[in-house]
Amino acid sequence: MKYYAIIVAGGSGNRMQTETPKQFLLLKNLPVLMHTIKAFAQSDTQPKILLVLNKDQQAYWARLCEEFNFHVPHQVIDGGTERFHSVKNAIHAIEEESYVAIHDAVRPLVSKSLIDNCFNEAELQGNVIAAVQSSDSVRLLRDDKTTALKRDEIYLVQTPQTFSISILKEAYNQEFDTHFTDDASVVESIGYEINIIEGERGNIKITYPIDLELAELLLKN
Ligand SMILES: Nc1ccn([C@@H]2O[C@H](COP(=O)(O)OP(=O)(O)OP(=O)(O)O)[C@@H](O)[C@H]2O)c(=O)n1
Ligand SMILES: C[C@](O)(CO)[C@H](O)COP(=O)(O)O
Repeated sequence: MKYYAIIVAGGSGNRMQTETPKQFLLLKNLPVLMHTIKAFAQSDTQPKILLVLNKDQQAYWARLCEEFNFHVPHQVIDGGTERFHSVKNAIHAIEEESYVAIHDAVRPLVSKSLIDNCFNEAELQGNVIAAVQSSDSVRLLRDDKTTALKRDEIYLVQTPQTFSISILKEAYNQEFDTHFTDDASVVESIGYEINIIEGERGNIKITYPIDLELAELLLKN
């Protein structure tokens, strides 16, 4: 079987509010994105790596690779307007029967074992996504009123999100919908049931400045 990792790094990081997009910021002296790519390169599965980057940032990335002597093999794919379009561009580049893990570039702390478990489970079940249960109480806002939800029924979804390429091609053939906040929501919308695997509390998404500080603390030397 063939394996691919689509690492989506085509965003502009508005919530982070830094001039340099967050995927290129330094985390323990190495750009965030390089930590993420290394995690996949060190996994037992050894997927082919497709890196999705905004066209305007590809020359900058090439310079960073030289500066940091970064030689992990990867293919660069053009980013799209939304995360959905970035993923879709990468899916088009895959032509063989395979399992594909889609992962946010800005989740650099993902472990090798989570990556391998996701590939193994997807091969058994067709798809699997990493998620953790909420440790906070949660409330639903509707019509200006909030109501408590059953916490045990709430999962916080992470990446990797791993699927057979045939499911992905079918799902990403549809039009973009604003409810598509991840790959599981795209696949689910065409009728597939989504399987969950236990994620990692340390597999945080760098979204706000405090997340980068947390990642510095969590990253092992
Ligand atoms: N058009 C886009 C938008 C997002 N992403 C990627 O999807 C991941 C998750 O998105 P998010 O954290 O929202 O990143 P940004 O869109 O960059 O951040 P913001 O929403 O704050 O602007 C990131 O690795 C981001 O680079 C992408 O590849 N293409
Ligand atoms: C894919 C994701 O990381 C799963 O939690 C999340 O939905 C991405 O959301 P964002 O708003 O694009 O950061």
